[in-house]
Amino acid sequence: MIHAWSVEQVRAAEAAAMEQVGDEELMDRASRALADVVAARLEEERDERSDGQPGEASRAPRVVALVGRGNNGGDALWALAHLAELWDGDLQLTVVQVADVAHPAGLEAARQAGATVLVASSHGEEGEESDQGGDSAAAPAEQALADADLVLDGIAGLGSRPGLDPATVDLVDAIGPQAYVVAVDLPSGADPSGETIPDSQVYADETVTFIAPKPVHVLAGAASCGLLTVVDIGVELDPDEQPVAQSLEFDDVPHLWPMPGPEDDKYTRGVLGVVAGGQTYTGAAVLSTLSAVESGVGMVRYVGPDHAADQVRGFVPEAVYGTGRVQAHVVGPGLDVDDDSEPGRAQVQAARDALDSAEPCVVDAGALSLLDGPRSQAGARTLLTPHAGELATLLARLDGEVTIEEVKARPVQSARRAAELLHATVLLKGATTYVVPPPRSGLPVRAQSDAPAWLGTAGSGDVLAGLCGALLAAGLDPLDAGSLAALVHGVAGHDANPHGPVRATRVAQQIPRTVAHLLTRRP
Ligand SMILES: NC(=O)C1=CN([C@@H]2O[C@H](COP(=O)(O)OP(=O)(O)OC[C@H]3O[C@@H](n4cnc5c(N)ncnc54)[C@H](OP(=O)(O)O)[C@@H]3O)[C@@H](O)[C@H]2O)[C@@H](O)CC1
Ligand SMILES: Nc1ncnc2c1ncn2[C@@H]1O[C@H](COP(=O)(O)OP(=O)(O)O)[C@@H](O)[C@H]1O
Ligand SMILES: [K+]
Repeated sequence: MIHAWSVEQVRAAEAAAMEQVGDEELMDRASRALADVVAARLEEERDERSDGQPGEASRAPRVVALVGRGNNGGDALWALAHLAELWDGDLQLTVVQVADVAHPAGLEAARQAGATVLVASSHGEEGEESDQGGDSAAAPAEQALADADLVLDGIAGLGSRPGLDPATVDLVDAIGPQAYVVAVDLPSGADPSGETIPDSQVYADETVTFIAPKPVHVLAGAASCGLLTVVDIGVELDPDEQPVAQSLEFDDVPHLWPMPGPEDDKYTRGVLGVVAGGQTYTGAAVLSTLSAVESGVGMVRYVGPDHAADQVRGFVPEAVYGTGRVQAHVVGPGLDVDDDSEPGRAQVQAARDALDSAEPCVVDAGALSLLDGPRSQAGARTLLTPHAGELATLLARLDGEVTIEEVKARPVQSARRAAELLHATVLLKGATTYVVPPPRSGLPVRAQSDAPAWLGTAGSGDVLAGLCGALLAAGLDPLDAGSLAALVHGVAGHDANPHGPVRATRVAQQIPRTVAHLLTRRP
């Protein structure tokens, strides 16, 4: 499990360490660790080039550091100086200063190491020399970025405001497609708290962070970090503090996935009620039921009108038909709450009955509109599974005007607000899927970014709902069930057809093999 600590927790740990060893020592450790990573990546790149084109390997690698005014820029500057010591050959080093000033000692060290310093600050007039003696030139800076083999992003770190100014966006856009972008601590312009998604920011191939992951690395921002490398700089976090965000890793699956034992039978393993589909949407009924069965639930009791039940019978013969004793429900995939026909009204009533029960519920799609407040049985475990549009509609109804754009820009806050209003865990679907428990639980937010974009296909959410339901029926709490389901769903989406399109049915059918692989793989 990746545990992420808040900016405040990390700053407090840093402050305590600084009192003991001083800030220069901490920056020295951070920048040396960063230089080690950069050297390793350049070496890998050199080996690849020498395989491809003879003679190319000897060309001096071009490394450009984008440097802001704070300590993040200081790390990048010192890393260039250390890199020059480490590297056994020629290097072409360039500093592109995006602010009018940069960490003075770091700038001097980079210069001593042979770096060319270009000032592309919007504060200075073009053609002017900076106070610190660099050449002011946007065009040479953009050229250096276009030609770079590796770019170090040291514009801003923990002190980053979400978003980049237009002049900085132009520089970031100038980075050539061949460049390997290493973000120092976090991609600049990302929100360190992981709460919001800004209009503009750096997208990195790798992020080298210090001490511990921060929320940006697992929440809104995870998709911009690339490979996450955490380096130890000898700063300890307060052992009494708890992480504020988490992300499951493959190694967590064997600890969380419900394993049947010799004493188990279909009832003890968990029976899931599925209230899904109607006259209009029968596919959602089939997919959510299929997915629950493929996920290894003890049994599924499907509830729906005859037409949908016939489809379920045809495609998923393992399911039984009608209400009965269950350990959890999936309510809502393909549910049409406006269907005024007799079977339609009966289906909505079945959904309301499940929501009024004390059993854990996955509340998906159509059933989200049946919730006006917390479920009537206090404490009943509830996992809502909206996508951004559904969450916007839900919040607009319960809490005043909210748009889908606002939900997409502030995913964690939006999910947290719904979790608070409905006393439920909210799983917000997307490229990063957030699982946000009710604030009063004190539990951390989880987020999973395991899914390929190919998974954004009709019916994929119905498969996720069935998977969540199977895990709730087996006794997992909504936070574990939602995050584990999101991980397995994403990996199954990849495994079903690596690097290519997938249909939802194949994702569901892939679940057993993906789970077996995750349960037996060596770390
Ligand atoms: N403390 C320690 O012991 C250690 C700290 N370490 C390192 O220090 C980093 C934190 O450094 P920090 O506190 O100086 O803040 P930092 O992130 O450099 O930004 C500050 C300035 O940037 C600017 N700025 C902000 N947002 C911006 C944006 N979107 N786009 C452009 N500019 C933006 C803003 O200036 P403004 O524009 O507001 O004048 C602000 O003043 C941390 O991430 C780690 O790398 C390591 O060495 C380990 C030891
Ligand atoms: N760009 C993306 N990258 C990865 N996963 C995605 C992306 N877009 C959507 N998904 C996933 O696909 C599923 C879509 O669910 P949903 O929108 O409810 O579809 P449907 O209602 O058709 O079943 C969710 O699990 C979501 O996380
Ligand atoms: K950065």
